[in-house]
Amino acid sequence: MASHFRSTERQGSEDAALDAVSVPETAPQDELPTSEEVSAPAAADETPQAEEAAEAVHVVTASEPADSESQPATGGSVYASLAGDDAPAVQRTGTPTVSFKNVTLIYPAQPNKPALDDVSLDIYPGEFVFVVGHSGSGKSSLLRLITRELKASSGQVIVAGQDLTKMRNKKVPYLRRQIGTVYQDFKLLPDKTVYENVAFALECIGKPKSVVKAQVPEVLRLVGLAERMQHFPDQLSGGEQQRVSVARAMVNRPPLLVCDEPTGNLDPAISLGIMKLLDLINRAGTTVVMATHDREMVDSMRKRVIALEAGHVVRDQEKGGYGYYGAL
Ligand SMILES: Nc1ncnc2c1ncn2[C@@H]1O[C@H](COP(=O)(O)OP(=O)(O)OP(=O)(O)O)[C@@H](O)[C@H]1O
Repeated sequence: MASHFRSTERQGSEDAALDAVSVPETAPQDELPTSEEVSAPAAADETPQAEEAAEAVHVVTASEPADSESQPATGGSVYASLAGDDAPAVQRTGTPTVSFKNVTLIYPAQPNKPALDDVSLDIYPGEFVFVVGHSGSGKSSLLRLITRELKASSGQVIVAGQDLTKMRNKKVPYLRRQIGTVYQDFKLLPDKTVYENVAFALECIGKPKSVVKAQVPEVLRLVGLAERMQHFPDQLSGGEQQRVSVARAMVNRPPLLVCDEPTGNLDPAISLGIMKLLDLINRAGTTVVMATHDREMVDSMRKRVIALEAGHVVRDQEKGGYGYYGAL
């Protein structure tokens, strides 16, 4: 396939144990953003061009009202500066990075209420996709199917050209090396320094010391934490801790980054810095799939939005807005 994914067939013997530190070996991306670009979340005061005319709804399957309710409230939004049109358009051709084909997920504890019900979608290399919806609509479940933390009850989940519903468990760690993951609660190891937390991700997959020494400082510079390498997580702010977890997810330059509410614990100004980082990582070629409740962010960014409701995709919209989901 055209993506940067490696085959899971050619793996070493090492076995990465922790999902949160699962990082891939991938083709290098040579245009990662600089720390200067990502470390200073400046206040954004520009208003983006109206983009409604350019919106292209390519799937609307159910009850979500027309997107008129979610027009961008970007004037004054701290995210407005990221909503420019200068990102290269993603060609939705070739092999999708992620493909769901009629996927249903039923948790044993809720046999009569599928968490996801007949979900089909394709995410192509280089896309940035927000996954939105009410609490309980299935966002985390969808992400956990991509990382094979969960296995679909029926249908196919294909990531990197591999059918995860058929993948043997012993191959899962190798899949996860190709997917960076960022969570709301950072999942940092409290007894390790910033440097050690990021290095650990590489050590887990058997990378030689020389690689660790080269790549860890580089990625910490990228996220603007070069000066904090020897700090412990509890000496950092929430935003800085999340930068560490982004660095850890990106240290081996995965082609796919899966983020579950990465800004959920952060205030808007700090979230902007994280969002800026993810946006620049995406512009350097990484596919990003991000579940979020952050209405302002989604409305401002005008990325592709997949909306879930009770396990169904009810909206899949290019340059979409958040939509009405009441109090979440
Ligand atoms: N481990 C589990 N066992 C049983 N049911 C579960 C489990 N995890 C999630 N569910 C159910 O699956 C549905 C989807 O949950 P999921 O966590 O994917 O939603 P979500 O949109 O991510 O919610 P939130 O925004 O609150 O994180 C919900 O009805 C939830 O109760």
